[in-house]
Amino acid sequence: MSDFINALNGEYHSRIPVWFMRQAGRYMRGYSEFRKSKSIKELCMNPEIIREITYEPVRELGVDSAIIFFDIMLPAEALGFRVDFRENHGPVIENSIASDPSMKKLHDFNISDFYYPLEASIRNFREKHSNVPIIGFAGGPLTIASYLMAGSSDRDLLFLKKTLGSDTSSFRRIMEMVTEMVIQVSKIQIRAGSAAIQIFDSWSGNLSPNTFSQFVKPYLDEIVSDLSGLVPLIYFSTSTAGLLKNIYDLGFDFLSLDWRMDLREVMERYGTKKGIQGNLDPSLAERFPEQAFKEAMMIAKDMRDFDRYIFNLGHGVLPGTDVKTLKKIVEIVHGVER
Ligand SMILES: Cc1c2[nH]c(c1CCC(=O)O)Cc1[nH]c(c(CCC(=O)O)c1C)Cc1[nH]c(c(CCC(=O)O)c1C)Cc1[nH]c(c(C)c1CCC(=O)O)C2
Repeated sequence: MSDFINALNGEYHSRIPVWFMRQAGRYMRGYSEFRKSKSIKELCMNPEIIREITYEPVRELGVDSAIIFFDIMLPAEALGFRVDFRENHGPVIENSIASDPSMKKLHDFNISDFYYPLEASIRNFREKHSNVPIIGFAGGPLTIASYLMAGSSDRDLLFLKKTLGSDTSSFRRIMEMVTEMVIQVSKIQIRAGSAAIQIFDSWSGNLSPNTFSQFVKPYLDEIVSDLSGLVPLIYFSTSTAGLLKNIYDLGFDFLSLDWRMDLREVMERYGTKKGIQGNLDPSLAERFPEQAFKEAMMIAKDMRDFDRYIFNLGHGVLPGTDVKTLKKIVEIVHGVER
């Protein structure tokens, strides 16, 4: 059994497993070649290209798991939103709530409107790389909703916070639609053989504990109650040191934490009933490799006696990161005696 699978199951394994969020894409040569002639959406329509992009970091870096190349925003097209990606800008939603508050053209997630070959792509990957675990993923309802409401990146959640207060029923309607979409898209990936599902709730840390409990937790609870027990569930968030009690109380099997926390301290304070993933600062890997190597060694040594631990970054790989840096980080982490 693979070190990654054993860690997910809390079973002994000889090396600390490692993979990187956003490992597929941008800084990788093969991915960049594909992007010279195809958009992200075109790439996400081709199972063979998806397989190549997904496998490239596994081959080049020696990581212990793949993550399917897809994007958290694409399923929102099956809610009636028009999603596109602007070069070096990220997702753009033409008929966002900000531009069309009526929500008249929106509807519940309809699987027949979800035309990306996500299930076929995961099955294709598993047929060709049966020894490599693959992670499926979806966005957190809050993070996805922040884009659908504002129309593009809204990391301070200003438009979302305004809607939350001034039009609570619309906020709840969007969160309900997105939550059902997240559950359905996760089930597609589980059916295809994903070893785990990671929920990327990147921007939830911009909320107060009260707002998180009242307006985000109920939807995450619904996802957990629907998916729990099918495969291990990982909850990723950033800037959530102040929300740690709230996210620990969610029913996820693993928490993926950012670099602003000491993982050993988290474990000692909250116990070992949940797995931990993280948490090297991605800007060190991108700009200061020597510091990244030292920090990676410290994190890995701190956590090596904990079976339910997976090494990762504290957020996704940044575009300017050198492949050689990540390859060395994998070697460092794999070299730590357990
Ligand atoms: C917020 C978010 C998005 N997408 C995602 C998140 C959560 C993780 C995080 O916070 O970084 C998740 C995601 N998006 C993508 C993956 C595939 C797997 C991987 O990259 O390892 C994953 C796991 C493809 C993609 N999705 C996108 C790219 C960039 C591709 C390109 O511009 O060529 C990739 C590889 C475009 C995208 N998609 C999104 C943004 C903000 C952007 C542009 C800025 C950025 O790249 O971070 C929305």
